[in-house]
Amino acid sequence: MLALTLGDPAGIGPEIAAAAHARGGHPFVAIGSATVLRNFADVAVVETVAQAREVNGPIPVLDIPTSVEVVFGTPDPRNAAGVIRSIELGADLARSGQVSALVTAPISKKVLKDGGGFAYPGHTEFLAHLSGTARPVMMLAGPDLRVVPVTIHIPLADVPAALTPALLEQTIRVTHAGLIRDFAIPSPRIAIAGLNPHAGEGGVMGRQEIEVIMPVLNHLRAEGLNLTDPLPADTMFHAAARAHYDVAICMYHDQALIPLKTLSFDDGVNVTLGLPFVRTSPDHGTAFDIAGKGVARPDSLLAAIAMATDMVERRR
Ligand SMILES: NC(=O)C1=CN([C@@H]2O[C@H](COP(=O)(O)OP(=O)(O)OC[C@H]3O[C@@H](n4cnc5c(N)ncnc54)[C@H](O)[C@@H]3O)[C@@H](O)[C@H]2O)C=CC1
Ligand SMILES: NCC(=O)COP(=O)(O)O
Repeated sequence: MLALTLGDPAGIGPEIAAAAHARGGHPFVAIGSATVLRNFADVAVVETVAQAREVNGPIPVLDIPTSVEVVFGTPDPRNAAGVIRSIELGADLARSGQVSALVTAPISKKVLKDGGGFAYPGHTEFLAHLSGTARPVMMLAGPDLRVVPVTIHIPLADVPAALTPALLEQTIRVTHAGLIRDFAIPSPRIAIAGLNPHAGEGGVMGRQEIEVIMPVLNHLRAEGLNLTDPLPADTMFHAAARAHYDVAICMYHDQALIPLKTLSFDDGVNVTLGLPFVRTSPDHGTAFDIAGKGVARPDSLLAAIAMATDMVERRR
């Protein structure tokens, strides 16, 4: 049984969780507000995962009531503490092996910061903190592409300084190990994006490729990793180019997520590599603009549940 945190109660997390449950598939225990989830499905409040396993029909929920009533589409920072608590509980259950994996529905980082003092850019770093993981890696995966942003939720202006050899090396190592362990790719082919236009064009359009990226690649190649040179990012995502690699290591958030979401918005999955437990998530956000209207697609969440299930199987 998986654990599924419901995310921001005013977002689409609860309704896509209900839709995913209705489709069948791998069982999960929801963590979040039973009252909110009841808008979309029959629920059974449980106290333990063992009780959840006995529930047949309704969605079993480890109830974390909201502090104030929820208006779909209008997030309320006063409900932030409960959202944070749901992620902490999910991480505890996954770490202790009571659930096989953690799947998380979307949160609004700003709402959690405003209302709960949340000090993390997202689940990725929070779960790393909770599990004592030094270097979590965010990977987004769809049927046609996997991407990893080396720097994640930081301002674009801060990217060059944050892009250190140590961060790049650790990100590549964690990705390489994750593809072997969790995706059954014995010798991952890893494409590396440049930071600058034309991957710097020999240094005339930026020098990070020469001074930061290439030394790391040379070092890791000596250990046998299969890595490209820094590639111009504008020409590495078309279909023929994608056929040459299993994952693209990208230097910043949008360089990675734009191609992934363009190709696979409905079935892309966000997975955290490097944690001691399996964690996946849909690739989309809280979608406050459509929350509660019955139009949110559960496909990406279903893909996240399926990917978590496959990863758990591969770790056995
Ligand atoms: N894993 C997580 O917790 C994530 C959280 N977020 C958060 O979500 C919030 C909103 O982010 P946005 O950039 O607006 O992205 P978004 O993904 O929430 O919405 C972008 C557009 O896609 C639509 N959309 C999203 N999911 C959909 C679905 N399942 N079915 C149908 N349409 C869907 C929305 O209606 C909207 O028009 C932000 O606070 C962001 O931080 C964003 C991405 C991931
Ligand atoms: N843009 C991806 C995203 O916001 C997901 O972040 P996380 O909450 O999974 O760390």
